[in-house]
Amino acid sequence: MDAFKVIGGNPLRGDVVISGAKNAALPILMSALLSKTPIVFSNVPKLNDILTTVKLLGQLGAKTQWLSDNQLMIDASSIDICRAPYDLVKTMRASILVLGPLLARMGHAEVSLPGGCAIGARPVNLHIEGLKLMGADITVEDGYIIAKKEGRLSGATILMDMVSVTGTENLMMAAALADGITIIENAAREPEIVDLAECLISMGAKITGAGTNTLTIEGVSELNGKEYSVMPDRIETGTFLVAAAVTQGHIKCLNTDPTALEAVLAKLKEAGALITTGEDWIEIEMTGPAKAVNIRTAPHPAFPTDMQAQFMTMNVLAEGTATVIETIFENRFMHVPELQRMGADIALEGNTAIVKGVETLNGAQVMATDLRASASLVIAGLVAKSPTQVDRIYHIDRGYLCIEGKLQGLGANITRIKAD
Ligand SMILES: CC(=O)N[C@H]1[C@@H](OP(=O)(O)OP(=O)(O)OC[C@H]2O[C@@H](n3ccc(=O)[nH]c3=O)[C@H](O)[C@@H]2O)O[C@H](CO)[C@@H](O)[C@@H]1O
Ligand SMILES: C=C(OP(=O)(O)O)C(=O)O
Repeated sequence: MDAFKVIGGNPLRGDVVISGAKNAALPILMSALLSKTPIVFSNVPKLNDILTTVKLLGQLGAKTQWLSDNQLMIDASSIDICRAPYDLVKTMRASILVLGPLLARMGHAEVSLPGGCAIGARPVNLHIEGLKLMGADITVEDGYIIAKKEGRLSGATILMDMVSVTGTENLMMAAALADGITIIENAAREPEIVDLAECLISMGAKITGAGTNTLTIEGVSELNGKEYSVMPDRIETGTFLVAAAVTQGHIKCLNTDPTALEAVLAKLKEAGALITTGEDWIEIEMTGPAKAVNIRTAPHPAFPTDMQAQFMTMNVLAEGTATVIETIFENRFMHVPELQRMGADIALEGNTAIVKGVETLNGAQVMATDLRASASLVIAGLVAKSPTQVDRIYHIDRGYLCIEGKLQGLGANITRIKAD
């Protein structure tokens, strides 16, 4: 497996172009399964999770073609297979997002249960319960969710027990082709939900309330997409901003959307960063060590769990002591022991990390355990006093488009060590 070698000491400086959002592109590409016409998607980040999605859509009978590096055409007019196999689902949990569209379009879906992963158990009960309320007959057999419905799904009122991003997305896609009105209460409000809703609306869906906790979807009998451009990646943006802050650098993120990052920008300002924003750019300048900032992750618009690990690294080197509370996933502190090996002072108590700032970190050979944990270790490497090797970076390749190239462009000393 590939690894990164990072030699710290260079403050990041310059411009970086932000890619399309992985977590918006995944449901949006799956939504092509609902369309009887081919759709051209742009601003699609060609990273590993997207390549997995393309493979999965191909296995279901959709035709896919890259028109350029970030433009993908999907033609699902004649899909004929309803099974998402374990081999693909196990490499990408978001494969569960084919469940709603396949069931709505074909009346039948078989999707391997994704299983647990590094950051938590991550069950999909809310996806299943919601579809059952819409009239689906769902069983679990031999590790597969088997969902069937004769005729169209029926509109229903669904109160989600917990806020679930992909759960809301799956149900919204299914409801778009259902017979009648579906109301999803306690819906997720993440910007990626709004982007998916806008994509579905461009296909002819009738959806209101995206971005609030109540979604209303009036089902239509057919959807016909044409083109859609994916929103910028707010988590990639946040990751570069934190990397600039930790290295006491000065960078500008281009092709991004500051309105999707309010909680993150507020915390960076609290840490002492000078932030300026325009319609599609964010500039950050940091002229001294960060001040420690308390973090509590929660559903949007609160602080995103996908930025927790990166802020942990910032706090590790900050002036003062910070408390980092993770409320979304039960096991999202896997970066902590690795940061400790580099000299971090972190005490864990359940879902709370107490981080006492230290002046320097030492480089070490560390192991990337999940996507954002990997990013936090790369950031730590950018300031460590000796070289750092981050192993198992396939996680980072799942979710960041050429992170090393973008960091090199900002002056970082990072190289990929290719596996034999
Ligand atoms: C591809 C994608 O968009 N991934 C994001 C999505 O993941 P994902 O959509 O998988 O995360 P959820 O919002 O569903 O999970 C939130 C919490 O609800 C729980 N839960 C969820 C569904 C369910 O049926 N039952 C249940 O108990 C989960 O275990 C977790 O504790 O939102 C997370 C929370 O912002 C982000 O960290 C992920 O990057
Ligand atoms: C946890 C993440 O992704 P996924 O839901 O695909 O595992 C993430 O993007 O940080």
